[in-house]
Amino acid sequence: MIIAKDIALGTRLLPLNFSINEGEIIHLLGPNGSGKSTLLELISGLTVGQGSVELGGVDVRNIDSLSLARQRAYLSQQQRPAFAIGVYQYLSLSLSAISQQNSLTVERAVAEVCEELGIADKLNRNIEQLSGGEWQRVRLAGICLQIWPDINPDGKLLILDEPATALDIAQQSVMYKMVRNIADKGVSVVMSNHDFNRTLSDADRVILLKSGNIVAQGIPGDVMDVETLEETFGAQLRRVEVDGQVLILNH
Ligand SMILES: Nc1ncnc2c1ncn2[C@@H]1O[C@H](COP(=O)(O)OP(=O)(O)OP(=O)(O)O)[C@@H](O)[C@H]1O
Repeated sequence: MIIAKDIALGTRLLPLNFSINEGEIIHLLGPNGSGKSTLLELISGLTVGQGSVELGGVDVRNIDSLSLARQRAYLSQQQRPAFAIGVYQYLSLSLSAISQQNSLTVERAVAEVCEELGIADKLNRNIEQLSGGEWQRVRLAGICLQIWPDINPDGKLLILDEPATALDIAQQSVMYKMVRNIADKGVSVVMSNHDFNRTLSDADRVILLKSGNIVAQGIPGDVMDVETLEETFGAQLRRVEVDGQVLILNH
């Protein structure tokens, strides 16, 4: 379980409390500048603010960097690499913290993740020769492998900052399926998102943020009513039902 107690960072994020259960997927929703990335950075332990974040009962500030790398993986918002490297070598970097030495098991995990994310045919490419969406899928593969439970039993938490960025609609589906797959293996997931309907269909819980505050949190279908979303985003929205499924649309 992950417990955040009174975490805050100056005026960017006001004191917040929440917890994430094993295998649970939490989406952070909120307008630009509402504090989603700040919250994710604090949970990752890479930025130090006020309050505390506990991972498996231990404050992340008291976990050494190697152990932290084994327990949680953090995908920041999309960045282009500053260096040229092959895709396979890039993925190997993600595996460097893992103590599992059985190369066959590792190879099987790499093959499974790359197959699922549709990058198995890109392993010999240089990362500079990938499209934006292909690069994002390689980053996702690396971050999932870092805490993939089959090869890293210490993996507990996956933190994703707008993982759908640059992905086409089919690849977004693949990404959400991958996130559910890793959560089903017991990893907790917290991710920022801008797609209301994906949060309705794919999140177990949602945290709605505005100006560094939690506006609401709970089961998406309970919390994401049109009035609350309109108030949070300052947009005109409407709720429709298609084949029994609720959708939130922009006017
Ligand atoms: N390095 C920084 N130093 C100071 N303020 C910052 C910094 N980065 C972001 N901010 C401010 O902190 C607030 C929260 O930003 P944050 O990036 O967490 O928002 P966000 O919800 O992730 O936004 P977006 O949807 O645009 O990615 C914003 O007001 C932003 O201007």
